[in-house]
Amino acid sequence: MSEPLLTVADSLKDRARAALGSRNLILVGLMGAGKSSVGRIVASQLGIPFIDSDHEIERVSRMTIAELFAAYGEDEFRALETRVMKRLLKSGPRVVSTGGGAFVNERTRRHIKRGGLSVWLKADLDVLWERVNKRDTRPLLKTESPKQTLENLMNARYPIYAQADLTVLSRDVRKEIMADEVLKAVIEAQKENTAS
Ligand SMILES: Nc1ncnc2c1ncn2[C@@H]1O[C@H](COP(=O)(O)OP(=O)(O)OP(=O)(O)O)[C@@H](O)[C@H]1O
Ligand SMILES: O=C(O)C1=C[C@@H](O)[C@@H](O)[C@H](O)C1
Ligand SMILES: [Mg+2]
Repeated sequence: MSEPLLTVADSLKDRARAALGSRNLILVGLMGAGKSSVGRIVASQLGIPFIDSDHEIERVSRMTIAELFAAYGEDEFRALETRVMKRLLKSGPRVVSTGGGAFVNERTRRHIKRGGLSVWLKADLDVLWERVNKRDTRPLLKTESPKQTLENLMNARYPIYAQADLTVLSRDVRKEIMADEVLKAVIEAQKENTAS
């Protein structure tokens, strides 16, 4: 009997899973880039656990991110984020979607760099703004001019996100397509690694 044919989608998942090995896949980028929603799909495609660091912080603190910022301020939030990320990245493979500021914090970035393969979901201002202006749950955007604040964050943070191992452009296409692009980037990175 002949072997069943692998579909293109199966081979993409399988090749990305093999390329990742026991490393974690960590999604970084600005608010609205799609880290949480795309990360969840990527994890399900790879058949490995998915964890969102913002959700994990809310779970352990039993507070929302907005409540944490209001009660303790951003510095305490960052300290908690560093501890949570360190713990989440201790073993793998997992897909870990980070909060928008995680990779910007030097200590957290060090844990991410040690903990696996980082992917920057890079989006332009209009794409991000369209997505984030629908909800007012993000404390850093509670300003007089949230779109300008978002642009300032882009200018400050993009050079830092650029230190991620891989970059995938986050566009207005279906989340499943974005997830496939992340899988392809993981495969490409492995090819380049073995070629060099
Ligand atoms: N490719 C996409 N196409 C359309 N909508 C998207 C896409 N990716 C994400 N979204 C939507 O944009 C919003 C923000 O996405 P998501 O929460 O995944 O971003 P995030 O990077 O995790 O942001 P944060 O840093 O605030 O957690 C959500 O409503 C999500 O459904
Ligand atoms: O960009 C940021 O600094 C943040 C993004 C969110 O995911 C949350 O982690 C929090 O609102 C801070
Ligand atoms: Mg998120």
